[in-house]
Amino acid sequence: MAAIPFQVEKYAAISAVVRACALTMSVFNRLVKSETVTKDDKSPVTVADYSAQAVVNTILAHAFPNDPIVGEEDASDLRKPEGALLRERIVELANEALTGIVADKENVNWGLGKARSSHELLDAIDRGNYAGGPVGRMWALDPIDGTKGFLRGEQYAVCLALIVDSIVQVGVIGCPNLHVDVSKPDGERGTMFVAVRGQGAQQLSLSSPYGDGIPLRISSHSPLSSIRFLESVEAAHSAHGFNARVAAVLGTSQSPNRMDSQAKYCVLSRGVEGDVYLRMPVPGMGYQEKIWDHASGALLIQEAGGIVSDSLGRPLNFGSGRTLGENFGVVATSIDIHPKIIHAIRQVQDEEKIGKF
Ligand SMILES: Nc1ncnc2c1ncn2[C@@H]1O[C@H](COP(=O)(O)O)[C@@H](O)[C@H]1OP(=O)(O)O
Ligand SMILES: [Mg+2]
Ligand SMILES: [Mg+2]
Ligand SMILES: [Mg+2]
Repeated sequence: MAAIPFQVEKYAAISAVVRACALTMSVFNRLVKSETVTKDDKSPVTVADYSAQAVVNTILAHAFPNDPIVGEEDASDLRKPEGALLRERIVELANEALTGIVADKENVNWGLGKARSSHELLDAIDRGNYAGGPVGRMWALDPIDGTKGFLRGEQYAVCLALIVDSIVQVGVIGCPNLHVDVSKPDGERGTMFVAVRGQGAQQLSLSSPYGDGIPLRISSHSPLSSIRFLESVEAAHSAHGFNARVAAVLGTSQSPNRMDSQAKYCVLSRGVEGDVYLRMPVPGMGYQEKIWDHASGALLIQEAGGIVSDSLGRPLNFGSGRTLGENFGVVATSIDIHPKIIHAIRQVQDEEKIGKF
């Protein structure tokens, strides 16, 4: 019998994401102020981001020693003398996650069960330094996507994707604070989203992350007057005003559903909590989107029957380095709504040019 493509990669990614999610949840309840620092770009990073990256990269290095990793964090601040306290805490947390008992898929060995030295774990974090590029295999990792949401106790996600020759082949997203049942927003939390190119997309729970799961299908048709936008909570991350103008052009009366992180792609893929994820650059910020913020989510949407492009309708290029430097904005939605969104974006841009806003 022919092997199922990317099955080992899928199980390794699930195992890594489940452990990283458990780690972040346990840190949240115990996090103290000194365990959060501000990076040069003014964004926060916590002991949970660093230790989750150490755990995922340790598992990937064992399972696929030749695969490079594009990960968000790096250990340079932790190697400085003033990083000693943070470093000790990260080593402790990462080892708890690597040696703790979590149900894995049978008959696999991800090199778990033994504690690593501080040196090994900092090196594991720095395995994420790969520059990316168009050719070959690489993993893209965001150990905590939506760190601000994590700190607020709201949505965040652990996101891992395998990219081969610029194409995302496997995408796994764990959302510890996302409700499992769309009809019960206050019910059980802890969801897992898994997509493999050509094999569909499923939702599972963090407590039972293997098996068939629930097949995901993006909402296929909503009248334009009732479509609901998904957008960032943080106004500095995506242009809320622009989205509102696109919504006005389309004539929708729904208020946007705001949440942090790639949880937006996840809820979009379940087809009920939103119809379009629109992320336009905030003018003047000069920010370039990172591949680890979109790789898993983009595959999830495609495998759930939707489409992901930039605001000009071009495919996202995951092979141009650590950023989506060739793209402008992100639009994820169903195939039937997509052209209408791209058209409305152009209309708002044209109106901006002639000074209507
Ligand atoms: N100025 C910025 N513009 C757009 N995205 C940003 C900016 N600064 C950080 N991000 C990243 O945007 C993503 C969050 O988007 P959202 O607000 O939609 O949840 C995160 O990956 C966040 O990084 P991080 O992974 O550190 O949280
Ligand atoms: Mg960050
Ligand atoms: Mg992050
Ligand atoms: Mg992120």
